[in-house]
Amino acid sequence: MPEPQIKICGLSTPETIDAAVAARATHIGLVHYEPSPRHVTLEQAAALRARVPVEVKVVLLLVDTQPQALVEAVQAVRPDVVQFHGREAPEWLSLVRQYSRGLALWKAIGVSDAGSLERAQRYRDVADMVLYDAPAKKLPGGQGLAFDWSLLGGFKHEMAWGLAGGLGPDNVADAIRLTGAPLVDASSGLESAPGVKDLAKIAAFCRAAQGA
Ligand SMILES: O=C(O)c1ccccc1NCC(=O)[C@H](O)[C@H](O)COP(=O)(O)O
Repeated sequence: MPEPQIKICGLSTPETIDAAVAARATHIGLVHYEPSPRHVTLEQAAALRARVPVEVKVVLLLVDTQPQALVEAVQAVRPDVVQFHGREAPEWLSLVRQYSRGLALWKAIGVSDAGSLERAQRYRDVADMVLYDAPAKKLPGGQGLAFDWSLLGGFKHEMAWGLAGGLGPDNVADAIRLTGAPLVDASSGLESAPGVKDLAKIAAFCRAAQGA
């Protein structure tokens, strides 16, 4: 199996960006969502984005953003990918797609049962990837909660997908072996306190995923 892609999400300092790049993460996530402890302003996101080498992709996380705010965010940060992490409908992504050539679009899906995976396929023609995550509770993402990975067993994916939710250095290798995930994503499992990433945990997570 090829090495999985690795997204380290919710980075907010130059040091943590550098640690993720040094550990060979393939994607870096910047959360622009005020209620999150990982929220970065557009100004901060643009400065962090400028630090990321071209071979590492920058993913900007947005939640149920209005059209004008979306345009402003994309113009300010110039991400490679926008990850929609709210209740955005396929029709909304389809509209965004028409006006955003060259920008990849991901949709996060909260998985509560097998039906969640079936419903996710509605994004097949409008998103470049779906990211399966635990269902939203207090926050839409970054909750440190895993869903039942066995739901992915034998599922016929019609589109590119990734696995998120409660992953960390100690369980990511098992998660990859059990689900065959081509991309793994972690945030709160790599923190010493909410919103404070731990450099050693970033490195350990990447090593464990690369060795799975
Ligand atoms: O990380 C956040 O605070 C966040 C807030 C609002 C929407 C999305 C958010 N994160 C999205 C991610 O892609 C996380 O990496 C993903 O939900 C997994 O988080 P975790 O379970 O903490 O590893």
